[in-house]
Amino acid sequence: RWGFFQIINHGVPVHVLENVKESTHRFFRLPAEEKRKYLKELSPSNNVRFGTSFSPEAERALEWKDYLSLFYVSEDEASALWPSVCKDQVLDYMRRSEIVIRRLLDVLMKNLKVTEIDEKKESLLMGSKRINLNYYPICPNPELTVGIGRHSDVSTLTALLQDNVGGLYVRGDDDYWIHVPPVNGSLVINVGDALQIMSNGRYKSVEHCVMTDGSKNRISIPIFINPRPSDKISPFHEVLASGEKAVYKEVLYSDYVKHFFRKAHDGKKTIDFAKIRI
Ligand SMILES: COc1cc(/C=C/C(=O)SCCNC(=O)CCNC(=O)[C@H](O)C(C)(C)COP(=O)(O)OP(=O)(O)OC[C@H]2O[C@@H](n3cnc4c(N)ncnc43)[C@H](O)[C@@H]2OP(=O)(O)O)ccc1O
Ligand SMILES: O=C(O)CCC(=O)C(=O)O
Ligand SMILES: [Fe+2]
Repeated sequence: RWGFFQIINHGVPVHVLENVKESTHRFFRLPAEEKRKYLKELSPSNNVRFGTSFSPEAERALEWKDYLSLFYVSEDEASALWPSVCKDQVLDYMRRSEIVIRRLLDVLMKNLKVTEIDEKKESLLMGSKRINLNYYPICPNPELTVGIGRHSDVSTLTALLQDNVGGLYVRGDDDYWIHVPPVNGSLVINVGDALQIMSNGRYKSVEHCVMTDGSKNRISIPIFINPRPSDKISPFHEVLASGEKAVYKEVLYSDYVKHFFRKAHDGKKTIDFAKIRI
């Protein structure tokens, strides 16, 4: 109901999860001058980006987070350009998690009466992938800031691996926030905005945020499963077949993502971009 769930029997071996977490720490332990090489202005590729906060130019206060964001184009591109301290472990984790994502999407689509995931639907649902390595350093004044502000992901689905520190909250009903406790070996699955749009609101993207911690560094590793940037997304015709009115219009996915990055995190307001105004 709240657009998220936590799964343990996902089939990704525990050593794969441990390896990707360890390699995330390895990346963030690199000297600052090594990490700087992947800043937007210096990075060898637009698909590899090291940064801080969310949209620093648009935010009034920065979020307490650094990240490495890796857009997957191909194994060859990743092998050549992703940081060598983590690329093998990250790629292994992405490959192994693909099976569970596909199974989840099959089930979610059957429930929408989408019986066949043909090539076009496959692109719309899972045509592109991005993985972020998030690092939340110890915060001396946790009550003054957040790790990540309230937002929903712009993905179809997000598979999130977190360490054992805790701090992720999802929004339930009536402004009630639920802590998502770290469970060893589990993955948190978030419904994202793209799935909310394509399901015409039957699946709702989950609003979530991250609190900072005063005594421990925290890492998390979301894999964002998305449409392709060039895909036009809108409610599936199977969902509208019974005469249901479309709540969302057609939007170019890359326009939607650019809109998301243009401003600071602001709860679920991003999705208004795709709403049909009456
Ligand atoms: C950082 O904290 C975050 C991040 C997130 C992220 C969630 C997701 O990424 S979900 C999946 C997103 N979907 C895709 O990645 C689809 C494929 N990508 C694209 O379509 C394009 O790469 C693009 C995202 C639309 C960017 O297109 P392009 O025309 O090349 O324009 P740019 O100049 O590169 O970017 C525009 C603007 O957005 C900022 N930005 C782009 N990518 C990222 C990124 N990965 N992380 C942070 N910011 C990004 C970029 O800086 C530009 O802003 P300027 O001010 O510099 O103009 C969830 C939660 C978080 O806390
Ligand atoms: O750190 C977390 O648990 C959540 C991260 C997140 O929401 C994101 O990167 O979009
Ligand atoms: Fe998120």
